[in-house]
Amino acid sequence: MTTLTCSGLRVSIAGIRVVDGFNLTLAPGTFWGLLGANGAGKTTLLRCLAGLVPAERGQIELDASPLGELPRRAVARHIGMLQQHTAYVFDSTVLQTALTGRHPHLSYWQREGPEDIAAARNALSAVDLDGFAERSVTGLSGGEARRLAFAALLLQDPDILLLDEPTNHLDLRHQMHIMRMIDERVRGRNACALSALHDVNLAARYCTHVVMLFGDGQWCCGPTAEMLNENSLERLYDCPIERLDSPAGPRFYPAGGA
Ligand SMILES: Nc1ncnc2c1ncn2[C@@H]1O[C@H](COP(=O)(O)OP(=O)(O)OP(=O)(O)O)[C@@H](O)[C@H]1O
Repeated sequence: MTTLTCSGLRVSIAGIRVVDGFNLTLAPGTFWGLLGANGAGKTTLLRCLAGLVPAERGQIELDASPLGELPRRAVARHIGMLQQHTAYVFDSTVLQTALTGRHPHLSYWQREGPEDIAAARNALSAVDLDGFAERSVTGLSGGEARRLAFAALLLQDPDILLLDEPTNHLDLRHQMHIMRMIDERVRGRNACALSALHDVNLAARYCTHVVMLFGDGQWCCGPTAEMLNENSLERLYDCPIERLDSPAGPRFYPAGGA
């Protein structure tokens, strides 16, 4: 069980302030949704928390250790990141690509063994890619490629998942499937997740907590039930929002007709 903590974080990109004075603890058992309009800085913040983009100010710690002082291999055993875009340009098989998730757990020049290959086949099955193992990644559809990237993340087996729009390219059934898998991992294995999402209702349904980025360095965060309401979402998206109460809880939609 690992905790990622940041305090007093200031992050900017290309002259745009993403967050200032940002404090967040990703504790085991929490599933955070990261919400904000296009260009608000969700990807940049996720990349900063993964140690891929420097912060201007503040600290990021993995347990009690400064993230920047840890070897990348050690970081990769704890933090896994699903990038926003899945583009496979080199011709490799689906199985070999999934196995890249095992790299942080192998020593230099060590090849994947039978256990890794069995785990990879299980991970492919878990994302509904049975029968794809020997296919080339270059011919995958957008949703198949997305599910393959998620399988590689499962194989990496991190306790902190930083997810950039994990449901991109997925049909409704696979959206639910992937969100349930993240939820099960968070609850069942005491992992934690921070996931950029454009579908507020996926956040309402699955996330225990929400971070909102307002695109000018301002942010707020807290339990989902307290954070999601018409006012906060109208401010976030600069768009009128209507709340509908379903048996499963409140859901939010753009108000009005066409
Ligand atoms: N390498 C870069 N060079 C110049 N500008 C950049 C770069 N990376 C990001 N930006 C800009 O920084 C801002 C934040 O980008 P970011 O991708 O973090 O936003 P986002 O919230 O993830 O957006 P989206 O919801 O559209 O994916 C955007 O205005 C983007 O154009």
